[in-house]
Amino acid sequence: MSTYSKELEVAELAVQRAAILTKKVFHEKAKGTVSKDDASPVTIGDFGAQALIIAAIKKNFPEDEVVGEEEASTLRENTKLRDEIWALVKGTKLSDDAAEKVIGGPIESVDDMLTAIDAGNSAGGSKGRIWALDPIDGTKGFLRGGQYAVCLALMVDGDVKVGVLGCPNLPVDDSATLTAESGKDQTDTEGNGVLFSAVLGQGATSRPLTDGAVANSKPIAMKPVKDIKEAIFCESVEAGHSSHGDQAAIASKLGITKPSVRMDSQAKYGSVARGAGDIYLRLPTSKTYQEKIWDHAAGDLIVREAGGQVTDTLGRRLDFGKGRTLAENKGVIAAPAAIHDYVLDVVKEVLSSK
Ligand SMILES: Nc1ncnc2c1ncn2[C@@H]1O[C@H](COP(=O)(O)OS(=O)(=O)O)[C@@H](OP(=O)(O)O)[C@H]1O
Ligand SMILES: [Mg+2]
Ligand SMILES: [Mg+2]
Ligand SMILES: [Mg+2]
Repeated sequence: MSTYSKELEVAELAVQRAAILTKKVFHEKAKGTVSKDDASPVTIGDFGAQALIIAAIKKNFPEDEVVGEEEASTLRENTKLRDEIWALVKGTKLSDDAAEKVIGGPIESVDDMLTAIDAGNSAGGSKGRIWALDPIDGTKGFLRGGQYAVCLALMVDGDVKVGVLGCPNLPVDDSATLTAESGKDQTDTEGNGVLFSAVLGQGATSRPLTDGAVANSKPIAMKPVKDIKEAIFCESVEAGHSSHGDQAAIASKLGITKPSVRMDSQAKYGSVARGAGDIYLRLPTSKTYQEKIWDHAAGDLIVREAGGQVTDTLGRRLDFGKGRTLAENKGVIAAPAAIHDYVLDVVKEVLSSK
């Protein structure tokens, strides 16, 4: 068995199961949306997916810690919301019994569900085995019917070893090039639903995000960029999450003529990793915001294993060992290794001229 094969299997199946739940929630009239302290939305889908994934991790690797985005305190007070999530969680399993067994089968009680959600409270750090989990990345995209991703990564001593991204609204077809439409409403479009995975040193793959146990994984690779003027670059939908102005200035300096592709979530990392796009730029909008490790860990590894390079705006590798946030990094630049240095130079030029 190759290194981390068990972790990869569990992570893939756990993400697949969670995606069944999030897709169900999308079709519910009431998505149980509540506002968090930072005014960002969280839905019954985020809570339910976090519970299912942490339960699967804890069944298989009880000693591992998890840095998860959500926590259950709201649900201990809001029992109506809690019961809605429990009904969903209870009713979600993989249709393949053997696969469901691999991830430990159902959660047994409401209390176990809350315990699982709260087990995402690790402080992170550079020692030991710690999973980074974003049960729904791009919650706003999810609510809109656009792109979102179920994101899970395993770090060992601060280094990402396994990364999995479930993208229910991206095309299965790796050769489908991104267009301005890619970020728009895609829910349940025929042929959509892809699972990206990578293990450090073993390459990156994609496969259909089906409910089945084993689907064929195919290697993915970034596309060589022959002429940077033709490159496709992607960025966040929300202007508050990355600086559209700085990104436009960088694109223009690179000679890029195509409009940016805006989409939510780590679907951006998956898309550039398989060559559907070329460059992902995430320039900070504020001096104080620290990126969260769960927003980047899986995508960072998948892009690097597909032949890309990922750094911050100062050219430093993303450091996942600093706690729950990327405390030592500012912004993100993901690009094919061959052009990354050039893109970085232009980013520095544009930022220093401000
Ligand atoms: N100010 C600021 N700067 C940078 N990033 C921020 C900021 N505020 C929030 N977030 C995080 O952005 C996550 C979603 O990122 P996206 O790239 O999908 O952005 S966008 O909403 O689609 O534009 C989003 O993840 P989710 O909460 O999982 O959706 C947040 O963790
Ligand atoms: Mg959130
Ligand atoms: Mg997120
Ligand atoms: Mg999230």
